[in-house]
Amino acid sequence: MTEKTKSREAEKPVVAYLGPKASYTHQAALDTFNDDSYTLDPQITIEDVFSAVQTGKVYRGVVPFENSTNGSVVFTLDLFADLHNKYPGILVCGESYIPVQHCLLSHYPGDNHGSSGTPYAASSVIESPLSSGAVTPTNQEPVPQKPTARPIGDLSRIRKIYSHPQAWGQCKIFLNTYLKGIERQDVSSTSRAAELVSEDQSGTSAAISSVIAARVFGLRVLAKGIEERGDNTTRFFIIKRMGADDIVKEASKKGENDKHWKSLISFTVDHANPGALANSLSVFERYGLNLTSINTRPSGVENWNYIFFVEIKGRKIEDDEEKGDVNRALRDLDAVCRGRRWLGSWRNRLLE
Ligand SMILES: O=C(O)C(=O)C[C@]1(C(=O)O)C=C[C@@H](O)C=C1
Repeated sequence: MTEKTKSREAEKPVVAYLGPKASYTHQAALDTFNDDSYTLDPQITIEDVFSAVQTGKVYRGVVPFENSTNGSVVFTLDLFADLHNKYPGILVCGESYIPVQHCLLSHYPGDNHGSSGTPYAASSVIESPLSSGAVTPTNQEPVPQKPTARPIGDLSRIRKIYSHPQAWGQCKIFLNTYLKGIERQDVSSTSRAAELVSEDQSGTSAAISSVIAARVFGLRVLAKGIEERGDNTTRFFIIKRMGADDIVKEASKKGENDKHWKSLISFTVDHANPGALANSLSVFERYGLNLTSINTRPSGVENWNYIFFVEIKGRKIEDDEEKGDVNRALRDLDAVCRGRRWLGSWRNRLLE
């Protein structure tokens, strides 16, 4: 690398994401930040991404937020809940939707250097009692669902599967059909699962991860498309630290109105007051703000008390509480809830 290239590299804004490389979060980071103009910096956990953004070490962060099949990513919600006030300046400033097609990856015994992600040919399927695709009806499930994918490699030697907890729920039918009873190990991301499995040449461990991770970590693809829904998609948030370049000051694009934006708000209520939650939600209706999602997490204060997260269509425009519907709703919310936080406004990518 020449001195000039080195200094150009050093000047690039840094974007932290849940790594290692080849995670779905990496794909989401590349969807928004091309690596010619930004340096993408893998982190071990979602909390590491929050922390790098909060301390100003990086320009932006990318974290998973929810999956269309398996729901919210609770690790991320808990960081937004921020019960210990460690991340007071974090705001969402963008989103990215990535189609998620999971694969089962492993080494084949005798592989010394992997297979560059090449799947087995369908003709070489080795049937085993666990890979027949037959599903036994039970009282609880008289008509069991069939998996959409079949293994294209022998699964009989697999003793342990690694993945991110979100992935188990997206691949339930495949796992229950072909790998029932096999030990599962949670790890920090799907690509970390592939990285770990790549270190085991015995072929007894497998990872649920992407086909890109198979290539990067030199693993075989034993099954492809093992998620139960063909439209399986994960939504990622781009996060930033509250500061001078707040999007609240960003001008609208031509033909755009506040409904092209979304905002995330968290709040707590007095659980002893029967109308508290209803009163809090009614402020959004008052200003015609469509609620697109509601989530809860434990409040950390008392058992069975919650912090609520609502996502609405609309944007906070500036720090004048009389201006704009979101600002007015936040002002009214202050009067009926215990505490609340605006967690950012960003353009709705589903409308682009
Ligand atoms: O980015 C990754 O690879 C992750 O492991 C995270 C994550 C998630 O938390 O939702 C991302 C996409 C998939 O839904 C499964 C796991």
